[in-house]
Amino acid sequence: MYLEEKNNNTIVEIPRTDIQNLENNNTTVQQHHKNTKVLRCPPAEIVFENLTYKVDIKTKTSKRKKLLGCFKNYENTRSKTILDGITGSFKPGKLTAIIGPSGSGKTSLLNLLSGRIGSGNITGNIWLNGRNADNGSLKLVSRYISQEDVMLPTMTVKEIIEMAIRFRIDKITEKELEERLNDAVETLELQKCLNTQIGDSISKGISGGEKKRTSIAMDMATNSSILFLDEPTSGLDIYTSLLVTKLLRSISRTGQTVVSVIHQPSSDIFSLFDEVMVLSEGKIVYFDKQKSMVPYFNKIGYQCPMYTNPADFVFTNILNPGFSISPTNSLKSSNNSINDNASNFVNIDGNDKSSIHNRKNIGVFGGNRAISINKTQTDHNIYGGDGTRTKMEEKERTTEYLAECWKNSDEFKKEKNELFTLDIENSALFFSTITQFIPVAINVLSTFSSEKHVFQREEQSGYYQLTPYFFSKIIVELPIQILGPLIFTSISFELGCSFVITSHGIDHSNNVWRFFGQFRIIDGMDIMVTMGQSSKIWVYDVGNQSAERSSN
Ligand SMILES: Nc1ncnc2c1ncn2[C@@H]1O[C@H](COP(=O)(O)OP(=O)(O)OP(=O)(O)O)[C@@H](O)[C@H]1O
Repeated sequence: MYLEEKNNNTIVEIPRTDIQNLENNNTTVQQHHKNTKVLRCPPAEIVFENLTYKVDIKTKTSKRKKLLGCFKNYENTRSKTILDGITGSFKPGKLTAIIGPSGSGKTSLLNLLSGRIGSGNITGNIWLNGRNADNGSLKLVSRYISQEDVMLPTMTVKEIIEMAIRFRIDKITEKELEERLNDAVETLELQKCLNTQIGDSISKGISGGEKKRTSIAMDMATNSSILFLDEPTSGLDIYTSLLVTKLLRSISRTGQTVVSVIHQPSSDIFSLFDEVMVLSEGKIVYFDKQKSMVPYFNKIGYQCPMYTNPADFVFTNILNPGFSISPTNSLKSSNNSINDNASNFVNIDGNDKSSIHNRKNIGVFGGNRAISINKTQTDHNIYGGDGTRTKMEEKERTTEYLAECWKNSDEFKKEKNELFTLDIENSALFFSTITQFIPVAINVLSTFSSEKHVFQREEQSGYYQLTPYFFSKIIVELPIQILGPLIFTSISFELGCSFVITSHGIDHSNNVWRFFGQFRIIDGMDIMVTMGQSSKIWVYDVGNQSAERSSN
């Protein structure tokens, strides 16, 4: 039997067979990596020196001044230091943990090192294998797995991994695609759920652990030199957390640099890390081998009791609210000094020193790719992919249109004696325009906002850029937004007219065509206005963030 500590400090037993399985899995993973035909990325060491990150924060003062009868609050701007002159390096083949209290700057450090921060005041140096790195090159060599698993819920595990490969690797052959897919799926043990949908809160799909592993597989399948993960075990049970960490360890053994922010690791999980960085208030408290952490803290006066989880000890006994970084307890990072590592730098691409900037330009991941993602999403959301996935949404849309058709034709019937007099025609137009405008507007607006997070993740991962995504989105959405109202107006008008013609024998053909033409023009304008408005909101919101990031 094996004793394991849970987050709530109760001790639970994990059967020995499970641990054995994990250990066997780990061996299989490493063996699998040795046998794999998929090309691995060259190793990359990332070094940062005196890295400081500050942001301006607006604060409202309590002072209020009466201006023209109204009180006005004054805003002050103050600078907040998030990372305070930190120095260190992450090495290939090593699994490093970043731990620290909430707000200590862990996520900000990962964001900076993966090229995702373009705003704020950043000073210091970042090197990749000895060469100065900008945001573009950092994005190019690294993958970032965020805390939230943001994926399209209607896609299956297989589809989403395939999509990640196609988006990130140019001109990939079907054979290589299959090899990469199989490699990632076998390594992360996703065979059982390969054809299961990701799912969301409404339609249940794969489990939380499988979601996390799929997220890792998406990035693993495309190979990177550096893998950053933000709390990959949060929300997972102890068994799956251990499995995920073991997988990360074995990925690092293939030569990748793996850095993970980790929250309340159990002692077993903690022992899997090679190195540990302890952050507090944006400063490094400790950065060295995991095994040397307890002896180091013992030496400076913090005795870790036997049988206590070292990570818990650091949190509860050292990084408590009374802790402040003084010269005696600050920074243990001897093995990470820049000079020690300078001689070990390897060029990331083997020989071509400029290639880090000349390799595939993330900025020109083209429109076709963006179209294909929208097409995939549209296929799944509108047509239901295999015809069964989004039944609820399809039913809801169809019912909505049919109900409106019935409502409209009913209005015509009520006014049958005066139909096509100017007033009735205008009110029918007004009524139909409103009933059309609202569903189209809600539909378009909700499509953009629901996809925002998926877009942000994929754009940041370098799948594509805002402009091609946006235009392809419009191209894909437009026919659907036109087709629905077209069917609606045709049915409702036909029902209303044929009723009047058959009951009164009046030929209104001229009016019918005029009315129909006006109807279509107004519908078209509705769609354009709605698309225009929603795109303005979307581009303003998302575009600003992405422009900020890329401006650096
Ligand atoms: N752009 C920003 N503007 C203002 N404050 C920011 C910004 N980015 C980060 N911060 C602040 O900097 C601090 C560090 O944030 P960060 O997300 O890096 O912490 P963390 O250690 O990852 O925390 P947690 O463990 O809770 O995720 C926090 O106090 C946060 O509010």
